[in-house]
Amino acid sequence: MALAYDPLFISSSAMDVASPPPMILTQDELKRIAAYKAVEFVESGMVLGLGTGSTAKHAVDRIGELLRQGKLENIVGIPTSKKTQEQALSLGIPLSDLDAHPVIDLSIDGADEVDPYLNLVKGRGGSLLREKMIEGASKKFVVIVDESKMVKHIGGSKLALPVEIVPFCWKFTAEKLRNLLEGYGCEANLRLGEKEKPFVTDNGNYIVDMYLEEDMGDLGVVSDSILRLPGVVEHGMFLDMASTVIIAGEHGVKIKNKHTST
Ligand SMILES: O=C(CO)[C@H](O)[C@H](O)COP(=O)(O)O
Repeated sequence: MALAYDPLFISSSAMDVASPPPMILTQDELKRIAAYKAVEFVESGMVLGLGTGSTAKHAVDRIGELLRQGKLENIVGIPTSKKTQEQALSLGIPLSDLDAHPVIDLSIDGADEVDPYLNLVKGRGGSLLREKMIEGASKKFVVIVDESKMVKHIGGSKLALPVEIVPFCWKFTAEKLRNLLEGYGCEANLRLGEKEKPFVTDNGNYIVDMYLEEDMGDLGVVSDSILRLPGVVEHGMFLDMASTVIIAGEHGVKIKNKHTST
C-alpha cells in the first residue's frame, strides 16, 4: 500500500479516536523513512557516495528529486555499483569517481547487519568492494537501516558474511576460508546468480557467502586473517567505518552516532 506520509513523522495515538488506526509500516516504508532522514545531511556542493541496495535506492531517488526541485545544487555523486550508476544517471545526478574525487563529503548506504558499536556487515547485494573503497574515503558515512538489521554480534546471525574472491581456483580459496572460520561453525558457499551460474561482481569477481553459527569474537583479528588469504579481495565486515546509523522502526527513527550510546 502506498502511504501519503511525512517521512520524518511516525506517531499514532490510541487515545485519539478521530485518528485512523495505527498504520503498520512495511519494511520498505521503514527503509524509505531512514533514507529520507539521511538525505537531510546532504548540502549543495557536496561530493556524495551513493550506496547500493533497496534502502540506498530511496536515498538516491530523494537526492534526484531535490536536485530536480532546485533544492540541492552542484552535487557530484560517486556510485558504489553499476546499478546505482544507472539509477543516478536516469535521475540526472552528475557522477564522477574516486580518481577525480579521492575525498568524499558524505556517503549514504544501507547495511545487512549493524552491531551496538556500529560495525556492519554489507555486501549481500554484492557491491562490498566498491562500497568499502568509497565509504572508507568519506568524511562522514551515514548508514540507513530498518530495525530488523540491528544485531548483537555481526556475522553470527546465520545470515551470510560475504567475501569477494578472485574466480581463479575459487574452490581452493573457499576451502581456505572454510578452514579459517571452522571454529565458528562455518559453511562457505559460492554465491550463484542467474541460471545457477556463479554471481559475478561489478569487478569481475566471485562471492563466497560464509554462514557462521557463533559470535566471531575479535572482529579485527578475523578481518585481518581473511584479508591475508591469497585469492581474497575483500570481505563484508565494515569495522569502525560508520559515523552515524539511522534506524527506522515502528516506534520512530533513532539516530546513533559513533562513540555515543544514544
Ligand atoms: O551492502 C549492500 C549491497 O552490497 C547493501 O547496502 C545491503 O545489502 C543492504 O541492502 P538492502 O538495503 O537492500 O537491505
